[in-house]
Amino acid sequence: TPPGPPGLPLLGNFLDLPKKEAWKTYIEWGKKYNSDFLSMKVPGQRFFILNSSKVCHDLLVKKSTIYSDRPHSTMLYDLIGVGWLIVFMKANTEYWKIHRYLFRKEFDSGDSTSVNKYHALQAARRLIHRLLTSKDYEGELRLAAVDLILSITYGITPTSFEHPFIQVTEAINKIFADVARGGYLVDVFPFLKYLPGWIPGIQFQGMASRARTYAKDVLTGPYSEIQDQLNSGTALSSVASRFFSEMQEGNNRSEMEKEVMRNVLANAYLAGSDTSTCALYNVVLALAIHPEVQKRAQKELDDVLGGPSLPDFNDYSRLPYVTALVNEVFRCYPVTPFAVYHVSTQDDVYNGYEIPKGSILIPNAYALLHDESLFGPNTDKFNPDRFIKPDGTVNPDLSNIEVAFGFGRRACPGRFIAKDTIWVMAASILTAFEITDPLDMNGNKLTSESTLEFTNAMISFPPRMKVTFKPRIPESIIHDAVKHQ
Ligand code: HEM
Repeated sequence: TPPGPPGLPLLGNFLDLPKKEAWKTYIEWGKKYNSDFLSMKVPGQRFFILNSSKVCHDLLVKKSTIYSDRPHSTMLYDLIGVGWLIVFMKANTEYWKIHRYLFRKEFDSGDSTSVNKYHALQAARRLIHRLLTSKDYEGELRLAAVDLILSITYGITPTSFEHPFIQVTEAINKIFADVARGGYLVDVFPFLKYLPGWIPGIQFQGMASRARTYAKDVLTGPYSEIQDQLNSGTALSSVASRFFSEMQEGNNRSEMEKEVMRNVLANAYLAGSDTSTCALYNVVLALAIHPEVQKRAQKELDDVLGGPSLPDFNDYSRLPYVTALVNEVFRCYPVTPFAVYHVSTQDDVYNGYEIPKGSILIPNAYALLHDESLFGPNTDKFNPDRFIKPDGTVNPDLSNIEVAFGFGRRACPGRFIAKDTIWVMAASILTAFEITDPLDMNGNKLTSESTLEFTNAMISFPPRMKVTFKPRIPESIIHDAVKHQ
């Protein structure tokens, strides 16, 4: 086996599992054991840590036929019954492939790309409009992420979290988070089931049955709303409305296609809302603690827009610094520092080391995104210039940034939507506001030198903070932009 911390006879490395920003500890282990490929063991399960671009590429990309599965969760599959969650589907099955295929086809090809961009732009404008008066910028960013996904998928543009579809999806999201914190660990570490005091089964059963009801509502709820809208001619163009109107025009779809479509729509919310929210928090954090970066992006926007107006996708190619800034947010503060764990489906040998079938592979995306051989010096510093070539354009050679969205066959199918959305939201916020006076929750000033601790979770959130959004263009421009929607 490859090197790694020695661990204890019975518990293995269970006590070595880092409690804070685990990706940083794994980088330290890599240095200590002088290897980019490490192993850990807890009873019943072997883990491999992949600390470099080479080892991630060799296994997750080149050998993706055998390294694309997920940890099987009895909790999620058998008790909650959410076999329709793409992110946890068994790899290489027809069912998984057809979901990914339909996702790409409906969300990310032909007309859908321009419709998605239209919705992203409108959601960005609704966001800056709310930020003019709101006291809760975090709530507004979260609503913007949800607004974006619901408008793209169903043409629903919620004005608050009270929308019934949001309520039920947030409820299910919370249960998934609880499962991830507690119950899900039981699946990953089966021996925990035998430790006394572990999550009481009764509580879990109740949670599972609630989750099953919510899951059904999430899948079927918006359907009737869309049908009504189509019948009354009020439906906005969306993935769902296009699918249904084609059916109404006589383009029959099989029951299977309908089921997959329903699943894909619900998956977009569940996979896209927390991730996009987190990325938006990171944008605001980066701008707040790097005022010089903020000023430079604003100057670029002011020069390109040539007067008080709002940016849109037509300005994209003339705003390389804004693009570099968004790339740098994805690099410096990765939303998913470990992507999502992959699992192997066959015994394999790598560099002489045996990797048994069923091993969990932890791709340390954070380590790759902070690797100086890939991104230049001082990767712990936030510096959009690393993405800018001497001629001022965006450097396409730093394509490793894609690992912020995962690896191989499992790579995030929503990444194009995510990148467009975060870009247009960042550009809109920068144009409309100066973000100032960042304070931590104890009221201490935050600067680029402050130590920031991100949450130790699959989706790693930045520390909470307070900031001020000061309008920098006439408010009437923002009012007009949403009035004409
Ligand atoms: C900042 C935003 C986002 C980030 C950082 C992100 C990141 C990721 C990562 C790391 C994975 C796992 C890749 C792997 O296993 O190697 C993933 C999977 C997935 N993402 Fe995203 N994502 C984002 C936004 C979205 C959005 C907006 C959608 C939908 C519209 C989406 C849909 C999905 C789905 C369905 C999967 C499961 C794919 C599979 O397991 O086959 N994501 N994402």
